[in-house]
Amino acid sequence: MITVENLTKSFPGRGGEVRALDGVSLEVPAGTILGVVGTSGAGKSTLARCIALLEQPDSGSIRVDGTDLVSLSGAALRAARRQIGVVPQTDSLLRQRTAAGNIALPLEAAKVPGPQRKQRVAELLELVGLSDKAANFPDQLSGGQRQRVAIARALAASPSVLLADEPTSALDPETTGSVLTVLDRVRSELGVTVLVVTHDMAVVRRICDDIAVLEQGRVVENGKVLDLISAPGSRTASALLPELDQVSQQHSATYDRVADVVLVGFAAIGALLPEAASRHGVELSLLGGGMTRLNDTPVARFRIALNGERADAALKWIGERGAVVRHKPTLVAGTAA
Ligand SMILES: Nc1ncnc2c1ncn2[C@@H]1O[C@H](COP(=O)(O)OP(=O)(O)OP(=O)(O)O)[C@@H](O)[C@H]1O
Repeated sequence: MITVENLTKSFPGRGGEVRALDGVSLEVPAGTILGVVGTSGAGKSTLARCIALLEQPDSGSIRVDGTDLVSLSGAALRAARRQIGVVPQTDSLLRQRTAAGNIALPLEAAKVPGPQRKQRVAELLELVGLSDKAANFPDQLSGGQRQRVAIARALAASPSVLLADEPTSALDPETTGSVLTVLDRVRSELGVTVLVVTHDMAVVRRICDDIAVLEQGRVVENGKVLDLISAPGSRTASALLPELDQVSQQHSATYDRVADVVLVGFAAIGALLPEAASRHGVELSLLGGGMTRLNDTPVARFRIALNGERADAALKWIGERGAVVRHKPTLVAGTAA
């Protein structure tokens, strides 16, 4: 579990002080993947660097499994650092060392005996799906494979936390997929808490349980992705759910009721909406939206229109089955928004 409280960090800038982190607080539950997103300069990397103890914050606290990292020094600080694996933003493998040799580096530094080291390197290569590339040098590996070696190296000392800063930014969609699969395994098979800095919402969509949205050094949204998609006005919802905006602008019909519904899990793939219509004897039309998957959970957002006396009862019934139903003003020809 990572708990960040009221973290601030400023840098001297040309036009005065730049407040990179301005009172950041967030929690990353143990064994989850948090996506830290936000526009360029929002403070994402600074946050990751502070948690990785590569940057000293000006104030605030960072606790990993209960230990406050900011107050540590000497041997205690070195021990805490071993709890945090870091996948650097830039390609950081040593060119003259093989994949196995790169992964072994932190184990050599920790003076792990040879046989144990070999065994651990083999396990890590297996975890990242590169057992057959152990003897390859970085130049003989693809970008995605190099990144997976960097992840294995960051995990060598069995940290409880893994930080990855833009781990897929230089990769094409296919190799991105292989790196994300590895991060997912790191969380699910090793129980490691993972913090991924990314500007790519597809990363959040694929693997993140939680999200923190940063803007100008502040957290403007933080929580479980599957909770936030149902929250009104949520940035996470607008970035991850199927679009509704183009819907019904020129829709000429009028309806008794119009509502946006968000369905998570089984409800998204089941026959909930048609069943609501037939049970209540209403006519139900889909005006827009669609289905998607978030971290393997099916999720749908639809704008629906209902005609019939029992339209309200049908919407209530849908809501009682776990859908989030938000009523819209009834559409009138040409005025829908
Ligand atoms: N070492 C530094 N010295 C001076 N200013 C810095 C330093 N590191 C970060 N900053 C400034 O702090 C602010 C936040 O930077 P940071 O790199 O954390 O943002 P980011 O969200 O990771 O951006 P990007 O997506 O572009 O990497 C920016 O204005 C940046 O210029």
